[in-house]
Amino acid sequence: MSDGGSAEEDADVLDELFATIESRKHELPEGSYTASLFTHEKGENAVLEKIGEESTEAILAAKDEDLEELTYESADLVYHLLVLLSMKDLDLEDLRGELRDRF
Ligand SMILES: N=c1c2ncn([C@@H]3O[C@H](COP(=O)(O)OP(=O)(O)OP(=O)(O)O)[C@@H](O)[C@H]3O)c2ncn1[C@@H]1O[C@H](COP(=O)(O)O)[C@@H](O)[C@H]1O
Repeated sequence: MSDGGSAEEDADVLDELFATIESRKHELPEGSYTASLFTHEKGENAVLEKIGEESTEAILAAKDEDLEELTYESADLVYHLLVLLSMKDLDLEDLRGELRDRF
């Protein structure tokens, strides 16, 4: 179904996204949605609420067999989950390590 980049580019996109999130966390640029999550501009628990919302939206898309919507909501979910990891000073290596340990 994927019509994206190469497998190598797809692996890198998570690293690139996480590096962007970390940079927003440290630099807090004006107009950045990511920065607004770190400054709690949208409320103390905004990122947690978003994870809940996006999970529900992904579930509904799956129930409707709407694969395009499922992919879109999953991307929203992964992005917000990575923001949460960064907020808690965890990173992709922690996530990869946990997944690797399960093999
Ligand atoms: N991947 C994402 C990403 N996925 C989702 N979102 C934002 O998450 C929000 C999703 O919320 P909703 O779907 O409920 O949409 P909404 O109603 O507009 O949201 P609210 O304004 O109500 O919070 C939207 O504002 C999206 O723009 C993201 N915002 C940023 N990124 C990545 O982060 C990078 C940096 O973004 P900035 O921090 O905005 O510069 C971008 O280049 C992207 O790569």
